[in-house]
Amino acid sequence: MAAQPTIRQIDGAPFAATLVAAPAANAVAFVLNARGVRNIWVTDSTQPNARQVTAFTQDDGQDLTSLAFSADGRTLYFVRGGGPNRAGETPNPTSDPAGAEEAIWRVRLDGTPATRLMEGSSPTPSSRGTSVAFLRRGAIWMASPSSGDSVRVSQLLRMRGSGGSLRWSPNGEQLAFVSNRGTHSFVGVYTLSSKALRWMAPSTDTDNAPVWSRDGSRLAFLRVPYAGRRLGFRATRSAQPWGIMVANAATGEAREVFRATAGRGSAYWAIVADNQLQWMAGDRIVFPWERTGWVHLYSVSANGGAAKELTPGNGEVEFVSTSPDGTRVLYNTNIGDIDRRHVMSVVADGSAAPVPTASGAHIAWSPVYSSQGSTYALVSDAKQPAHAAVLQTSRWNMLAPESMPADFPAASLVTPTAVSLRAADGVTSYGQLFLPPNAQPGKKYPTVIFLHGGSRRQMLLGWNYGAYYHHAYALNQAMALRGYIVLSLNYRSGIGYGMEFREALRQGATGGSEYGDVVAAAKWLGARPDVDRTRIGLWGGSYGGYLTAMGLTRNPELFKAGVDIHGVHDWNVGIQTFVPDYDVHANRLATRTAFLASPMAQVKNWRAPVLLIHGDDDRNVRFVETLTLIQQLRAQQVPVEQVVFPDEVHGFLRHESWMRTFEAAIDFFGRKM
Ligand SMILES: CSCC[C@H](NC=O)C(=O)N[C@@H](C)C(=O)O
Repeated sequence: MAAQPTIRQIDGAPFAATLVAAPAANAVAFVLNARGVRNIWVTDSTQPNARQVTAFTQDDGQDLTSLAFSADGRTLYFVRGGGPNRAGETPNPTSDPAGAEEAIWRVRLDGTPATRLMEGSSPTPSSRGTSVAFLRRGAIWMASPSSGDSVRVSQLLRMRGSGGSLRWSPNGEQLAFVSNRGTHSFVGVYTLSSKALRWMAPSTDTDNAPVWSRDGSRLAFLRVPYAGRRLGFRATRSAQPWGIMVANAATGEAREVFRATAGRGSAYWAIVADNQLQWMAGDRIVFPWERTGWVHLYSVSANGGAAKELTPGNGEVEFVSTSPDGTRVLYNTNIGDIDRRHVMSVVADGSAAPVPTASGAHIAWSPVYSSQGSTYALVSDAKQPAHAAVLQTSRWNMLAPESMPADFPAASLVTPTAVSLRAADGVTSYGQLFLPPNAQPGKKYPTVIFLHGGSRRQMLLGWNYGAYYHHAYALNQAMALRGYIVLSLNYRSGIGYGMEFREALRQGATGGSEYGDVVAAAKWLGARPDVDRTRIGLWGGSYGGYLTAMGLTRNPELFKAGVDIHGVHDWNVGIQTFVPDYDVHANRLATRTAFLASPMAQVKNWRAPVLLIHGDDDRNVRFVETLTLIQQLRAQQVPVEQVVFPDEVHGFLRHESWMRTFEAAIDFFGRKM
């Protein structure tokens, strides 16, 4: 009998992310994270096969992000390292005594080594010439690289607020940006020659997502009406409708060319794209809108008028990019295949129906056109993790096949199937069921329910496009190969199934209604002949840790053990992490509702053994959430085990952190289930 694949083998394939196309030279770049060693790979017109262009060698937890090509496509800028936490500390999960930094690097595609340029983030190369605008602690700076390795940097302008969304005008003479003031934000335009700053029709609202017209004379941006402080982790089904403004860049005068209607879609829901708005050929603006209850793309004239729906159907549009000539939009969607993602394209004026790219049981995202019109994307399926691919004769062909480890056990992995189930309140939830290979008829299997985090996430019928859930899929595979039935539950408040599912009533801190789907899943599983209902466990991270803890406090009769990774245990603490001035006394009913929807409200019921795992530099769910829970469980003599990662953040940056987490979880379930 073949040796059972280890979790290190199953989770040992590189994870591809951050696919970007250059404005010239037919160049495309992406990041491969190979067991924590992150490097940039490139393909271009000089060498069509992908090649690694950086030479990092350690699982050091220093992420590579914000890839941006120079105008000529011959130089790539990127950020190495993460941003500061509220204490100003940058992620240093190896506890490197020398510390860590967030810095902008440069690599030329001529084979010379990558070099560190300066501290900063959001490198934004000019659309002309060699200047690079960037951010440093919220301020806007400019770098003027020389032909050598030196670079001259200077702060471009001094202004209040925190800068973001840097956008060069097509002629490279102006820089648009967003100035975030906390309760509102403005769109500004800085002219390099005159050193003049002009605000675009400033208002009390939140203006963001600026995009230049193709002739550089105007700017479009989103205007979201002020709606008071948003506490998060609750449903938002409608709002004061958002709109699209078009401003004259020279005068700053602007007018509204589109406004969402009241009700469905009046609250803005973002796509994943370099710009939320796409200024296309023919002076049309493409934008996302949830008018039908699904996130679809629409097109409107920059002069106003009726919006035209481009992507009809029951499903969401998620990743969006455009063709260099501005005539086509490239996007991915789950329309027609709700638990996967496929790449489509559509003409910006809506004069023709969307066109598919490749068919098959795959998951594709981050699609881009190269400057010469080839189509690239990141692709996975049930057995093959995220990899960069090029579209050739309607098939996705891997760009860096040599990066796959020889011991990756693709053939041994199981293929999950889609399931759905109904909660006591009638709400349908969804999931993927993993059955052990060669399951024996009549045998009852131990079972675990995986609960994703977010909660605006969706687990799919294959390796996930998010790094966190790429790892989670690996553990689900490992558990199935070890003889567990695994249900990966897409509970309400997640994405992919429409606005009302995502904005489920009484979710999170307003009632924890999504927990009803966890109970329904346990009962659905318990009714299966192949499930040992006395051996059902829970595991999940963050929001999934929250639901794991809810199960172990609310229904100790249903669940035998749990693995809770950096879970939320008191919503009032969880909210305060994101809203530092959240006042628990401001609305006592809301505070009490939030507490009653938290595991800590019924922690006295907790009996089952639990493994708690947390990094102490967690910026999303504070370490204290686990400290408080452990203190209480010890007082109740509940069997609690722990794994702590000094200086690790929320989404573990080190591969070794994931491996130690998963090895501990497999061992824990093996002993407790
Ligand atoms: C107070 S709940 C925070 C949960 C957290 N959301 C955002 O940070 C979370 O679930 N994080 C990861 C796992 C995610 O966003 O998927």
